[in-house]
Amino acid sequence: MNEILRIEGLTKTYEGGFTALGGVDLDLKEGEILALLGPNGAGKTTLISCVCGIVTSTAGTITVGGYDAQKEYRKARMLIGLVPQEIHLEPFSKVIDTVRYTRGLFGKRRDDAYIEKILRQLSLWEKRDSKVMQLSGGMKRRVLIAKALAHEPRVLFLDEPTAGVDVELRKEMWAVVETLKASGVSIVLTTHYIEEAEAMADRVGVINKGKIALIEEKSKLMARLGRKTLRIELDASVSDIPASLSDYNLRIVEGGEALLYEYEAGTSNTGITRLLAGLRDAGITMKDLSTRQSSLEEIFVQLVADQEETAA
Ligand SMILES: Nc1ncnc2c1ncn2[C@@H]1O[C@H](COP(=O)(O)OP(=O)(O)OP(=O)(O)O)[C@@H](O)[C@H]1O
Repeated sequence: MNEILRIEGLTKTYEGGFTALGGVDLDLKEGEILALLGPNGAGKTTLISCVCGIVTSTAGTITVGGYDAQKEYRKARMLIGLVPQEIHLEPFSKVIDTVRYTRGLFGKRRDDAYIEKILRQLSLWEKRDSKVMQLSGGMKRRVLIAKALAHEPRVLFLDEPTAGVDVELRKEMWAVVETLKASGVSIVLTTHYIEEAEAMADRVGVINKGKIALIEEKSKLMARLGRKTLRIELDASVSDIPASLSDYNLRIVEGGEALLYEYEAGTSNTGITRLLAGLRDAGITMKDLSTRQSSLEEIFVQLVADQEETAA
């Protein structure tokens, strides 16, 4: 897969001396969704602003579709769509006009068929003649996306697309992003919400204190760092764990009718075979077994904590 975006050694020190980005390397492959996950103040917005030319970087290079974002700013910027965090829209404009207008700003000739396509894609076509002020919050967010797509960019940046919106709207936004991906746009989205990264991303980058702590395919990340829990449903309930099984840190749950065993996923030695043999030897028989993968949330919390520890 080709890279549509490449960032190397990106550093931003704001006036006053605060370094918000300390040498970030990142790439985005054509057609993928990358979620940048990070706590408040990690540098996510600064990163997006550097790529879009809103903030001047202190050092490093950014290439979009092969164009240098500084030296060939206009060509690079043409390939980028930005959906900002805040909703800034002209309340009295009609939906279709505001989207057409943005296309014009990029110097693209009018293309009604294209505008219709994106408005349909974003379920806004029926609302095309409504004034922006008449729309719901979710629709306004979709208008922002339509505006960001108006000039046919190849990379879309979504800066916290669901910050402060309710669960239903968040799911609606996830569905929109899926549709966009299917249409071939590459997407970088920033989020605080781990479940958002989990639901949408192909790759997940964790940014903390201006540095990429980790970037990896979501499935690999979960397999590599994730822990799994084995749930053992018992034939007859137990009240104690036999001493012979004390090494496994088993937890008794559901009033003694089930046991939980946590193990490292992706390792060759999970201890499960030995544990099951040990249970049999202790005379404990089981009804059923199931496993559960720990969430990205647990992984993320662990990662940030590890980084704090290394820094201390
Ligand atoms: N113009 C500025 N001048 C000085 N410091 C700034 C400026 N803009 C941002 N910062 C600082 O840079 C750091 C990174 O900010 P940034 O907005 O990139 O973080 P973020 O990861 O997007 O956070 P959030 O999730 O809260 O939006 C913060 O400590 C912020 O205070």
